[in-house]
Amino acid sequence: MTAIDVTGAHTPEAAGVITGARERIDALDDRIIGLIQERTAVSAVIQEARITSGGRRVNLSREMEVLGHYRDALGRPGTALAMTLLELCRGRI
Ligand SMILES: O=C(O)C(=O)C[C@]1(C(=O)O)C=C[C@@H](O)C=C1
Repeated sequence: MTAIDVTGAHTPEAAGVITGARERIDALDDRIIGLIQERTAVSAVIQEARITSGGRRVNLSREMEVLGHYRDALGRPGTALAMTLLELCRGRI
């Protein structure tokens, strides 16, 4: 397959732009995944501390704050993203 086929572009110039931008996206996605893994580890510390102290894993009022933070920054899809992040960090409830 040529670069044009792979990118869906119709000119070599556009294929070059797309290929370069896709490399940047792949690098950004690697960083995002790393940040999510870091967030999961920090969240686990909080949950452990709360459970060890006799509390519950989940704290719904804090989750509302997290959801609001993402919604304010990213709009409605931000809420869905935050819900997915919370599920990654504390499992399904
Ligand atoms: O902030 C907390 O109290 C957490 O436990 C962290 C966290 C989160 O990952 O943001 C995870 C579970 C709770 O239900 C609320 C928030």
